Amino acid sequence: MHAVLAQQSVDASVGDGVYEGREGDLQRYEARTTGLAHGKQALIKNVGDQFCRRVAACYVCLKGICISAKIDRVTESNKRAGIMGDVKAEEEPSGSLLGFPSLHHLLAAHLPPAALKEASRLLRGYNGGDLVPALQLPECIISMSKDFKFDVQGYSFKARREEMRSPRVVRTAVIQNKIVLPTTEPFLDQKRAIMNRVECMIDAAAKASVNILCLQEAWTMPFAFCTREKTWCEFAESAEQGKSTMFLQALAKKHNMVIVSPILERDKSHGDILWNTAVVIGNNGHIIGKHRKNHIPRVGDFNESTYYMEGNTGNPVFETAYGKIAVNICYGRHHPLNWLAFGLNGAEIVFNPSATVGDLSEPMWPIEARNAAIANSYYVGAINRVGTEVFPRAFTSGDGKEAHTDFGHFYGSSYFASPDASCTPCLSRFQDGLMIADMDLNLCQQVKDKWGFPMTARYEKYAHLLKAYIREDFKPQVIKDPLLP
Ligand SMILES: NC(=O)NCCC(=O)O
Repeated sequence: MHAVLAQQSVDASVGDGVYEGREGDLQRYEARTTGLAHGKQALIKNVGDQFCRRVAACYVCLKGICISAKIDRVTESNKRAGIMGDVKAEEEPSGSLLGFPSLHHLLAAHLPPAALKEASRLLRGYNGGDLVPALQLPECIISMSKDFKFDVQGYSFKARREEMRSPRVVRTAVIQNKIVLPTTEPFLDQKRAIMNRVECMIDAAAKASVNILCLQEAWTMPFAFCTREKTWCEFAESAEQGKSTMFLQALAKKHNMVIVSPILERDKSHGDILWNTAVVIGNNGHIIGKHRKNHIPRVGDFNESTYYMEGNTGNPVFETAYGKIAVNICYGRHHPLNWLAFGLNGAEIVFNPSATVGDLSEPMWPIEARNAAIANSYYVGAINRVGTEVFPRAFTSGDGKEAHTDFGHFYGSSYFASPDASCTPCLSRFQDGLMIADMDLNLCQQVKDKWGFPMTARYEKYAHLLKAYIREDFKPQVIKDPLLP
């Protein structure tokens, strides 16, 4: 095979030309022709999945000078499906779906065009009559994502142009990440390594001029709550004065970005107790407020109630420079009233920073955030951590499973959902990732006007029911078939 690389310059000085590749050299790909300037980057364009697989990890070497080569990730199949992200990998990375980073990528590669169109219409919905289009991300971000090995995708939710209001477009992002060091390394090193990694992805978000960004649940630490060992409490820190807050305050200020930081909080002024908390940092680096996780899982290995209490901060909405946001932390996504409460308080974007594993919740994942966005007429950013975290000592969770040392696979797959039932594809199931979305917040009101959910909600009826339900003498309203024995 002689693969033909259509050379498209990413930098004017790279020049044009067609570069022919040599078969069989997967690690180093030698361009036969000259013309690439020292240190410049070559873009290998639209050469199809097969070829991209073969050169995915290559370097273009020219006269002994190493030039980083990038694959144009918009393959024909991805382009048809309107999705960004990597093509199928050469081998099947652990955590991949048959080698693909997401179901969307798998379908894009396998379905014929007409079937893919219909599948995408239903799986992703339409925004303004079509799939949410991909954003043109700056070239430097694509190249950062290659260099630092994280998935990056961007999409743009539109709203109808209004006569009385200007569009309110906010660039929003979520980050999903693995832990960097093994859980056996010194805690400080583990935490520092994660912070460095996340800083790099926040820098990429800043290069894309992101306004609001949310990190994953308990992002500074391994998700060690499965173990029930108290040593992991050492990762807890003050929401106001902790290292991670100060670190993000500096970044928020530097990048003029609102940053939501979900951490394990130690409340020094109340007996050192722990909470699962999201700290909301304003774009000037100040703390706007915090929200503590309302619902704590008692399912599978999610032994989180061993560590912290149900939150006591209600369902606050934080009015930021860019819009009204709220945070529904992880397991709270199974509670429709929790979502509702953020909506009643006026949220326009609700983040759902999570940590959950494939065996437990993956079929729920694409539905829950999307449903919340639809039911409450706001945008949702659903974030899940990624990777498999192994702990030094085996644990059981009283569910009949053999003792084991890992939680299972955190399947990433972070995405955005919009009030009009459209959504983005997912980030990778096995790689760190940055998902960016432009969202016109005017869409929230437009969808309320169209569907009238708040208007037709009959809240007073449910308020009566709930009031009765929490009383000791509550009797369920059941009308029995008189013919039943
Ligand atoms: N972190 C957390 O609350 N996980 C619970 C599992 C789930 O909600 O899928």
